[in-house]
Amino acid sequence: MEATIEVTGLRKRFGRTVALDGMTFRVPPGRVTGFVGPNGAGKSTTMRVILGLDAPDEGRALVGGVPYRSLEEPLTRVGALLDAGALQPSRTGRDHLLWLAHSQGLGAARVDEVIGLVGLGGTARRRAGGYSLGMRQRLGIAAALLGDPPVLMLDEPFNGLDPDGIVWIRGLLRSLAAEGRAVLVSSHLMSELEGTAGQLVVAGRGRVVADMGVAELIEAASHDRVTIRTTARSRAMETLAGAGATVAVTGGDTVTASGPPAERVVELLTGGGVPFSEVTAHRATLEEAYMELTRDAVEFRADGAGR
Ligand SMILES: Nc1ncnc2c1ncn2[C@@H]1O[C@H](COP(=O)(O)OP(=O)(O)OP(=O)(O)O)[C@@H](O)[C@H]1O
Repeated sequence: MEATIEVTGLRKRFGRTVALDGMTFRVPPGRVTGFVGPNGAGKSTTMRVILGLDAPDEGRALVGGVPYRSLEEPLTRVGALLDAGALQPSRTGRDHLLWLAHSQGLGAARVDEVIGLVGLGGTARRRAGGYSLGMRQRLGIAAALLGDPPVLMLDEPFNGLDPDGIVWIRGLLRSLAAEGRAVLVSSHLMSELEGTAGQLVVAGRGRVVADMGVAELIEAASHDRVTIRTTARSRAMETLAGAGATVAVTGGDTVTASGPPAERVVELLTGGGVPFSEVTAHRATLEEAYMELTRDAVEFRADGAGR
């Protein structure tokens, strides 16, 4: 099966609430695609539609080129974590997984394998009712991985995880994608996706506001801003401004130049005989890039051009 998710023109209303308003994007294999956006943007509804749990009013969602409902043994095709709270409290984590595994013709050996993979260990033999949110997330991820599916879809998997858990899941997601899977992960917090997502689908009000590579997004937000530490501030400013840079004083011995990239700044300073002890290219964080992107989206909408 082709490892992709494709949603095209999804529309969905709940009474007077428009949950999806033309949601369209593709999740390719081999990278983690972050699905982000503010509360109510339509992320969970989109995932529910992909899994056939909600029917769209219009549009379609395909997994590996076909609707989810037409998949045979779906756990071996798509692994999903939607609501980590949905557990039988009296059942142990392992029994929960065994029950799921048997329904799909999978054995106990695979259950123990995924328990090891998500680091649940002995906890898996305790009743799920006593699990912390972080343990429930791990169990949910184990369930998603049971059938070794080529497509994974996780709704807010970072919720409730401690810092170690967050580092762990980032590594897991990256390695699952590196094996050629399509991995869609929703999150509110950009910082959680930093270093993990290769592609970012930003949702707002039921549609896609931006869909781009993370490297490209960060580069666009970094604006070639370079900080220079120098004992000859005025000369540095003259030299850089003379080459077309926009220069500003940012401290007793630092100036910031926008325009030329760091390598060019070094060339200019060296060429002009200006002493410096440090030249640092500013790299925007994913959070900063996201804020800038969504701010533009809001401004774009405010003048009516985006509607
Ligand atoms: N079953 C439902 N009944 C009524 N309204 C719903 C239902 N499910 C979702 N909605 C509404 O649809 C909109 C989109 O919700 P959705 O949960 O998909 O957004 P989200 O991006 O996942 O948000 P969050 O980040 O808060 O989880 C919201 O206004 C929500 O209140």
